[in-house]
Amino acid sequence: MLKLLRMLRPYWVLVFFVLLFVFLQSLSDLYLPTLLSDIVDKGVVQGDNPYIWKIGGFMLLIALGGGLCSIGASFLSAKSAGGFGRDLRSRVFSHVEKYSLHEFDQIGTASLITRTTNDITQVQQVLMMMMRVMVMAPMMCFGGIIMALYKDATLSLVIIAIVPILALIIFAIVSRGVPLFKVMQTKIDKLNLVLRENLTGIRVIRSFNRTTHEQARFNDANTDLTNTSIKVNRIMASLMPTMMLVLNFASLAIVWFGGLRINSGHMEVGDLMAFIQYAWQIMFALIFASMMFVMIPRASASAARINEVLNMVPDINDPAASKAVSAARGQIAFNNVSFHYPGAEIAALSNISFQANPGEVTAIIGGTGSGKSTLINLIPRFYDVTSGSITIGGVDVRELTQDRLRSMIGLVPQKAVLFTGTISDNIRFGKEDASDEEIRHAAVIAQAYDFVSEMNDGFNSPIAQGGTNVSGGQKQRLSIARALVRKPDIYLFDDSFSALDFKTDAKLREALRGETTNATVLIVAQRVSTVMDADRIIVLDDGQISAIGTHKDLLQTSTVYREIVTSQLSEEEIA
Ligand SMILES: Nc1ncnc2c1ncn2[C@@H]1O[C@H](COP(=O)(O)OP(=O)(O)OP(=O)(O)O)[C@@H](O)[C@H]1O
Repeated sequence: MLKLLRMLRPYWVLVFFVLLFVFLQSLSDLYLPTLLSDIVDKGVVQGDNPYIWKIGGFMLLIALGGGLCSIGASFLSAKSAGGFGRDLRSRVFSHVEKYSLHEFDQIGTASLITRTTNDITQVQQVLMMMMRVMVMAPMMCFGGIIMALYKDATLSLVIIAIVPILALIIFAIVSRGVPLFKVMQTKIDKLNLVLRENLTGIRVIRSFNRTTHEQARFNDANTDLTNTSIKVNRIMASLMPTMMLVLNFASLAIVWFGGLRINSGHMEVGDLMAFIQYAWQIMFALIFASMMFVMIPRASASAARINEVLNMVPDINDPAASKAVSAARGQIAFNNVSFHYPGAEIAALSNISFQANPGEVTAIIGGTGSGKSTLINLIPRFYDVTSGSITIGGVDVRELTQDRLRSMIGLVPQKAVLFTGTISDNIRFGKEDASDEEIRHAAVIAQAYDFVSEMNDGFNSPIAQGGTNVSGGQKQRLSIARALVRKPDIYLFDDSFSALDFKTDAKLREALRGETTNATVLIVAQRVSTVMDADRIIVLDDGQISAIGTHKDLLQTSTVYREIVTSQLSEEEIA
């Protein structure tokens, strides 16, 4: 947690004033009981009205000053803790943006969301409280003890007897409650995970009539969290009444012994009244300090979770400087590449070697799970190869900065992803400064122009969250347009034509041919009709290259390819 607190540095002026205000407020709180005792002993007992008015007015001024300091401290502590929370959230966010897919898999999206929101809020709240309590509690406690000793040293023995009892009670309760706070954070993670899966998978859940099942799953996670939270609150709730009981007993003892001391002439009434107030201030300082003991470990658990995110070093890093790419900028070469997913025993790809040249279309075909998407994901370095190398224009992709590497690539992922905004915003995602004409042109090539222009607002029509207001095929075409507008050296189409009908698929590939004459095109597909015109077809089987060649060659040489072809095309089509 201390590590995170360093982020308070920009707010040191605010923090200084918070501490100063709390200090002044504590002074006023400590001074008031003494004034009260003066009013009683010198004003009320002796019937000196002007004295009562004078000291009473002074007390009001002190109380007002203390109140203003308290407001100032609350305002400034909220401001600095709020700023700290904002800075920390953006730091976590920008760090997570550097993660490779491996780190995302490791922590999990739901947990990353909880850590960026709930965990940071926990730390922020504790910080706000800590700034006040860390000055107030010791001042009130030690100041209260000094004042109590000053008022009546003998009677202070009552306080000395009570404090260890209070400390014991606090320790007993807090040590039972704190571990449960840590458990609560993981249960919040779980609830977020279920909620997220439910909200994103709502269509599937409804269509498979799994609403009741999912509701039960949510209820389980919810009840689990509630039970832990009730348990922890039950433990913590016993703190206050127990403390109050002890406090009231302490007051009783003080009044009893104080009464005896007044009778024997060792103490005055006003001093006893002030003494009781100091005793309460001491005990409340202890209660506040104990609250901190509860909140700090809880916030430390959150801080540890945040630090885990911040300390996670992305697997994929940039070299100090990007190497220059040779003339054949788009040329991709796989040199004996093998790849294991982290933690997986079996290789997803083994000994892959091939070359894809600019101006050519290289297609990759193979059964599901044969490693096609994995192969594509290695090119923009979503993952790094386990052995071998991938070069672009003769340079190992690991020797290029990720920015440089990805600026050469137009990727159309298997699952089309659109963002909230307009259609043109979504296409412009591929090239920020694209003109309207470039956007229109990309849409024409991607076979999206017709359906876009039929929409009410054309290119300014809105795209809903997750692109739910366009069809699967339309989504694919918009994400193809997004890649096209970039005019990259390399196009990676990862099964991007699967949601298109045969006619649109053919028209799109025809239009693409004119657009990508100088680019290297890699097309992953399941359909033979999508790949049969390619200059080179790579047949993947179980993570290995089973054959490479043109459609004609492969029909002769590759049984795997022939099987795929015969399962999809008629005899006449093959001929
Ligand atoms: N993130 C991951 N972690 C671990 N294993 C993975 C991961 N992604 C894929 N795999 C495994 O790697 C293998 C290849 O998967 P890949 O997605 O590349 O296949 P694919 O040929 O693209 O399949 P499809 O045509 O069904 O999309 C599969 O066995 C899969 O289970």
